[in-house]
Amino acid sequence: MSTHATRPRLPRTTALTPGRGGQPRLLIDAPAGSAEIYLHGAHLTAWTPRGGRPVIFTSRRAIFDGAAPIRGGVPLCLPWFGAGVSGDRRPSHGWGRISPWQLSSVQSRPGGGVQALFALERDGIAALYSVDVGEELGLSLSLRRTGGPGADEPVEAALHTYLAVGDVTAVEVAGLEGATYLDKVTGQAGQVQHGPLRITGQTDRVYASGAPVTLSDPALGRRVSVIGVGAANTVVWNPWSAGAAALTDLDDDEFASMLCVESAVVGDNAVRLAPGESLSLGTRITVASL
Ligand SMILES: O=P(O)(O)OC[C@H]1O[C@@H](O)[C@H](O)[C@@H](O)[C@@H]1O
Repeated sequence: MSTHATRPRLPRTTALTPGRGGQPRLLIDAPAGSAEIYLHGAHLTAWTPRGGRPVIFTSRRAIFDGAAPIRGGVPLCLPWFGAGVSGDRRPSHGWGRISPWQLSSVQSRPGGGVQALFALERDGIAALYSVDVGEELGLSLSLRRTGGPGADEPVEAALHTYLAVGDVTAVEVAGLEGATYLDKVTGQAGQVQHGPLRITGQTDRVYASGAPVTLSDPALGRRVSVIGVGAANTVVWNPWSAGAAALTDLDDDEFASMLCVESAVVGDNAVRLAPGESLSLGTRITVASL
């Protein structure tokens, strides 16, 4: 894929260069924070706020071949999640994370940050994705139905954020108390979250809540908040050791240093979009000392 034909003007704090596997990626090294975003999937694989430590986890075994989804970072699940509402859609988590996106614009922002805009149109859906890199990370996705086939299919989306943690077993996740969830490990729906969530085994839950979630991580001495915007759901996922062993692009020990907290609109909250209608979903990630 040519990156030069569509290349926008870049601020001096950014560069569009070949990354791992020779794949084109935008590097941002701005006063307020640094980041790396691959055009394959418009996939953010790293974000570090100024003076801080990396907040986003990407697997050391992640595949960068411009075809497979990248393990870690923020995969964009769209326009369906998993196998979709019907349960038979492929590829898993939709085509957003495995499509080449166009880099539309890159701009410096007041406060020392950078905003990058990505676009993709496919199967009657025009997707726009904004990544705001600074002391906070802002991700904002809009999916507009342009017509075409598939107009009856309900649309889902998730910002499948892999957070880097010091030790997942020591992490406490607050903000989901009282929310109902589908437990995808046991298949049980209508479960209720009592108290903060602790990760003690394979975890795969779709919460009927988009309330802000705060993850306290004593091993890294920090608190990371995931603040959904327009998110009716929050998905929490950790494959644990057995799940990690089954994934060729995740090292066996890496489950302990990640936790996915995903702002999402999925399942019962999927939306049917008439031509011209949009679904908007965002997330803001902030970091504070414990
Ligand atoms: O391996 P994938 O396709 O990236 O998916 C990882 C996980 O993503 C989560 O969001 C899903 O809830 C899980 O069921 C799934 O296993």
